[in-house]
Amino acid sequence: MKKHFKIAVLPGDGIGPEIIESALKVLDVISKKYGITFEYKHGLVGGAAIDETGDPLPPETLKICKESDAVLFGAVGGEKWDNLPTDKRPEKGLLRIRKELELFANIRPAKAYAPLLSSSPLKEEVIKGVDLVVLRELTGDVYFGEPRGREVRNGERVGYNTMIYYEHEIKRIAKVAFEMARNRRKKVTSVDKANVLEVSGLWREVVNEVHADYLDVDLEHMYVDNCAMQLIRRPKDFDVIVTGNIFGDIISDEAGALTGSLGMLPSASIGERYAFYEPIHGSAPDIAGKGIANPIATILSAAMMLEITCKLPQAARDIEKAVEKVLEDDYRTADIWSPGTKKVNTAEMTEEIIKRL
Ligand SMILES: NC(=O)C1=CN([C@@H]2O[C@H](COP(=O)(O)OP(=O)(O)OC[C@H]3O[C@@H](n4cnc5c(N)ncnc54)[C@H](O)[C@@H]3O)[C@@H](O)[C@H]2O)C=CC1
Ligand SMILES: CC(C)CC(=O)C(=O)O
Ligand SMILES: [Mg+2]
Repeated sequence: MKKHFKIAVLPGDGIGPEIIESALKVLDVISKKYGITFEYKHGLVGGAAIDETGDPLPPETLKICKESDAVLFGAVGGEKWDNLPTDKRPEKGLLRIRKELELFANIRPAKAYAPLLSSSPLKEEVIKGVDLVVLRELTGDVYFGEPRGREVRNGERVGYNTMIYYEHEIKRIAKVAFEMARNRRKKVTSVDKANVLEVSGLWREVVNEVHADYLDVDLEHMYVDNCAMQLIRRPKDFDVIVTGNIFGDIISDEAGALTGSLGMLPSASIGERYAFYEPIHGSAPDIAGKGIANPIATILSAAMMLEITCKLPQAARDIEKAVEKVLEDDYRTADIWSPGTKKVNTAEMTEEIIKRL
């Protein structure tokens, strides 16, 4: 069994470096406990890379990623770079990595943690037991479609993007969804906007065709606007939600509300050759530099890395259990704090998790 792993570490901007530091501390403990070693190579990405090199994804960073067993990523973006054209912004660095590494399947699990139920703005009976996965297609859709641009037409400014999916892109993500559902509660909800979009019409057709090989799994189709509402109304009815890049981006942030905070949601992005692990949230400029960010999403992303890349499911379970225990013991970062619980900062939360590993 492989015992040594090369990990590309890309902290990025805002809270990125703070939460990545937490994940690395947790991985240190796991490495000793399970007798495995990690060789970290740090790379510049996003705004930090723009400031240093003028490019949000310098060739050296991409090289480090391609030579690694996995990539651990923080977040990118911030006000400082907000006025740059979209093609030169920090976020473009992330989109380019996803495309370059062909990370087409973005797995975003959302779970309601029992100790956070009573402080949720959502009703306890609605969210208790929520356990779903948003499976977001990550390398197609309107984020990448051509043509795209800004120009002047008939004397006024226009901006446009192209929402496009190829059949093979829909097929491969649909297969992942059905395979995943087979190991869960055997239900797939495919989310689209087939009542108005051509691209969604094709999406629905292809998902139905792939389903023919997975008739043991229930398939339902849902329009994205309805899904946004049902996700809050009856989230327990969802198991695997498969959808395109932009709908998945939005729906998965909404799923964050079910878990208590965006700071609780991890993700893994998988392709044929590479694997990439990142929290679903962004660089949180409003709290960056204060040391108060919730590190749990990134620590749980590292747990996904241990399970998927390092084939150490037990180590992943250890981390998940430590997180649950910390919450049971009432430790909370500011985003999930409620009266009567103990408010801790990023470093303290990390230490409390480590104590329980
Ligand atoms: N994967 C990435 O690198 C992503 C980058 N972005 C970028 O991040 C920047 C900020 O975007 P926003 O729309 O504000 O989204 P965001 O996800 O950074 O923040 C939204 C809200 O959630 C809070 N939050 C997020 N993560 C948290 C954590 N770990 N602990 C506690 N609170 C947390 C923030 O403080 C903020 O109030 C933008 O430049 C955006 O483009 C946004 C989403 C994903
Ligand atoms: C750069 C954005 C597409 C990042 C984002 O919002 C996400 O991946 O969830
Ligand atoms: Mg997003």
